[in-house]
Amino acid sequence: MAQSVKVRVPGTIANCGPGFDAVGMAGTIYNYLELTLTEQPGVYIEVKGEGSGTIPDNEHNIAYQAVQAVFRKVGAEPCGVILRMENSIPLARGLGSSAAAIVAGLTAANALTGSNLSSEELLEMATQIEGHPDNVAPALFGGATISVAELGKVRCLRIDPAAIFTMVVAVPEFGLSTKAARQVLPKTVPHRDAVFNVGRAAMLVGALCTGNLAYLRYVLDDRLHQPYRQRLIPGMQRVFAAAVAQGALGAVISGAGPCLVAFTQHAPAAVGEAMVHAFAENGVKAHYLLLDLDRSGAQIIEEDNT
Ligand SMILES: Nc1ncnc2c1ncn2[C@@H]1O[C@H](COP(=O)(O)OP(=O)(O)OP(=O)(O)O)[C@@H](O)[C@H]1O
Ligand SMILES: N[C@@H](CCO)C(=O)O
Repeated sequence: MAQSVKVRVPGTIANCGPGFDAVGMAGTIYNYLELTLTEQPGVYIEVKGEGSGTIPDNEHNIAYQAVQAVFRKVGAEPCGVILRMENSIPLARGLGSSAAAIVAGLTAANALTGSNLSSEELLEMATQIEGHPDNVAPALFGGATISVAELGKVRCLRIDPAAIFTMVVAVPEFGLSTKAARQVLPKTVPHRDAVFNVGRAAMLVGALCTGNLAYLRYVLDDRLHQPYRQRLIPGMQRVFAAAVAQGALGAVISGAGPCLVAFTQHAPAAVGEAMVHAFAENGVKAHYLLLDLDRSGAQIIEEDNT
C-alpha cells in the first residue's frame, strides 16, 4: 500500500450562467495536495501559495476533513497524516477552491487506502461536504459536467464540449464566500424566471455538445442567482458588456463570484483587458486569467510505496 500520494485538481467555473447548482466546467488552473500517512498520530498541514496563512492548519481544514471521511468510510486504521498543499486557485473568488480541496483530500485518501471507493461514491461524498455538486463534479472528472442531486444520490453526466473556447476570468481583489453569496438568494422565484432558466440551461448544454457555440450568445443570461448577486459585485453588467464588445460570446458570474468569466473564441487577451478596465472604472482592482477547459479532472501524479 502506498504511504504517500500527490494529486492535482483543477479549479472550476460553476453555474455557467443559467445552470445554477448543476452545470460546471474544469479550468486549467490547479491545486496540488500531497498526503502522507505516518505511524505517529496527529496532523501536520503545510500550505503554499493561495491561502497560505489563512487556510486552517488543523482539523477544521476541509481537505483534512475529506481525508478523514474516506478513512471512516473504508474503516481505515487511525494514523497520523501530513498534508502538503501548493495552491494556485484563489480562495473565495468563485473558482472552486473549496471543491478542489475536498476532491483532493478524497482522491488522495482513496488512493492511499486501496482505491476501494468508486468515482461515483467520491462524488457523493464530495457533494455532501460541499453542499452542491456543480463544482466538485468537474473537479473530479474534468470537462463540462451536468449534475443532479437528490436524497444523497448524485447523478453526473460528463461531456467533452465539441468546440474549443477560452474562459477569460476577471479576478477581483476582494473575496466573497459562497455562504454570503447564497444568503442573498430568495427562497422562491417566480415561475416565469424558472422557465427563463430551463430553456437556456438546456440550450447551453446542447451548444456545448454540438459545438454550436454561437448559441451561447442567447443562453448565458440567468434569473436564479445573478440578479441577486449583482449588488455584491460592483460593475458586473459593465464588465459583461465590455467582454462582449471585444467579441466574447457572453459572460457570467463564475460560481458564486466575485470572479466574472467570459467565453470567447477570439482575442482572449483583449477580452481580459477590457474586463479588468471595466472593473477599474467601478473602483474594483482586478486581474485576468486565460483558462482552457481541463479535460482530465483530479489526477494522481505521484505515488510513493516505500
Ligand atoms: N486548499 C484548501 N484547503 C483547505 N481549505 C480550503 C482550501 N481552499 C479553500 N478552502 C476553504 O474554502 C473556503 C472558500 O470556499 P468558498 O466556497 O467560499 O469559495 P470558493 O470555493 O473559492 O468559490 P466557489 O464555491 O464560488 O467556486 C476558504 O475560505 C477556505 O476555508
Ligand atoms: N452553485 C454554487 C457554486 C458555488 O459553490 C453557487 O452559486 O452558490
